[in-house]
Amino acid sequence: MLKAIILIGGPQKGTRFRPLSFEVPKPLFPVAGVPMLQHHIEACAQVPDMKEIILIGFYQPNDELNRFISSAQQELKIPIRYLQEFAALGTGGGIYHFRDQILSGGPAAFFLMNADVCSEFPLQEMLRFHRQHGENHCGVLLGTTANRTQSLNYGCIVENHETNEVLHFVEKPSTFVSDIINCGIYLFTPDIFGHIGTVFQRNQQERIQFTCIIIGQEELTNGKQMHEVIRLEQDIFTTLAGQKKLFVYKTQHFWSQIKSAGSAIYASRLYLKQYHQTHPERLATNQDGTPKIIGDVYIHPTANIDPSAVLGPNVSVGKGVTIGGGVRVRESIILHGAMLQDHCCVLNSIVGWDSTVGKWARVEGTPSDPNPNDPYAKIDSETLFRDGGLTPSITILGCNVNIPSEVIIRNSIVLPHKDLNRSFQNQIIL
Ligand SMILES: Nc1nc2c(ncn2[C@@H]2O[C@H](COP(=O)(O)OP(=O)(O)O[C@H]3O[C@H](CO)[C@@H](O)[C@H](O)[C@@H]3O)[C@@H](O)[C@H]2O)c(=O)[nH]1
Repeated sequence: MLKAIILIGGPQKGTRFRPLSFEVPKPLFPVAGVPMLQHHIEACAQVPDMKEIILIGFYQPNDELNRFISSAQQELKIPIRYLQEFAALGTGGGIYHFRDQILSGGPAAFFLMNADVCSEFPLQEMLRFHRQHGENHCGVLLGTTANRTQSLNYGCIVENHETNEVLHFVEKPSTFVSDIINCGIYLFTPDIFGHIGTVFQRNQQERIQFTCIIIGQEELTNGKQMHEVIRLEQDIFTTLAGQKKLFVYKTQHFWSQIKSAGSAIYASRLYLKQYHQTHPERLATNQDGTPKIIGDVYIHPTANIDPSAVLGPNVSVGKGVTIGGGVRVRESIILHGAMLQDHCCVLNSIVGWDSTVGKWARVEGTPSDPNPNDPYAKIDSETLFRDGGLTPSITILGCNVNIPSEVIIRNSIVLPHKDLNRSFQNQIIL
């Protein structure tokens, strides 16, 4: 029997996703028309003998999360639970804290996934690879190739080319280590908890010494949390590398992080392309009396779109969106309840929930796609500011923003509930 765990983080995470993460927890942000997490869950539900999916995070349980869990359970017919950490315990601390629940029922192995990645999730291939490598190891890491410069932003893996054993693991090194990077998708046997337990015990010992030095209630509380934090990458993988305990399965298929709003548009494009194989029913088609569709487009069935609008490629239109006559939308995500009035143009942008773009207005951003001429390029984790200015990036309208008619909003981030009265470019509008 198998289980899957998804690390969904919490409210302090996802800061590069603001202002969109103000409205919805980042793992529920729609990518290619469905919440980011649903892609993970659909892949898990395809694996034979998968008994349960557990989400671990430090969000307070909330209505949106509960609604998502109950609808995904019903749709995919698989039990899904949310377990809340009392604080951010790190990528290894959370699973160790809930190890009894993960191991209940005796799974032979479990998948662990970061929520903020998009992938084809080759879980069944990982399982086959794990079985081919015998009983004695405790984990398979999914790896992919990055170019030398970009590899520094990820966990880097040095492998034995013949056996695929992980010989070294360095998290975000400062100089080049390897072009194989960690995708944040793993398959572990229950033995992994023995190794996390050793780190946990060591940290507890250090805590006892620490509390002998610092006496005071506040420090003790912080100290307690600090000593329960375990980072899978730095604390566990680095130690287990070179001990025949970890192997790397390299995928040739798509994979990307989803850290910023720009990367959500890129991830949408990758998932929309995948829908041709997995969910063709989610892709809009050209028919009489419907808008013109170019390339891959998702339209929620409740959206109301004028037949003279032109959408695509890479457009996702959410629930209850209204799109008027002559509107052009390309490389964008239009979130639920938004209204695009006649003849407006939206390019490389995210239009927030219930926002309005006025007639003949233009909302435009600059894409931050990986270099198409470099087969190993990954999306850059853009810094918000460069040389004292806002880095040109996709335009984001927060929820309930009002863009008047006939203005241009370019490369800007507009915070929620703003009523703009003129054109803006390269600005964060607070
Ligand atoms: N439950 C929980 N989740 C957490 C915590 N800390 C992080 N996470 C979740 O774990 C994932 C990774 O979090 P980060 O700490 O932001 O790491 P990263 O910079 O994305 O790097 C990780 O992912 C890369 C691939 O995307 C890897 O290359 C790298 O080695 C590392 O695993 C995210 O989904 C995040 O929500 C925590 O304390 N608790």
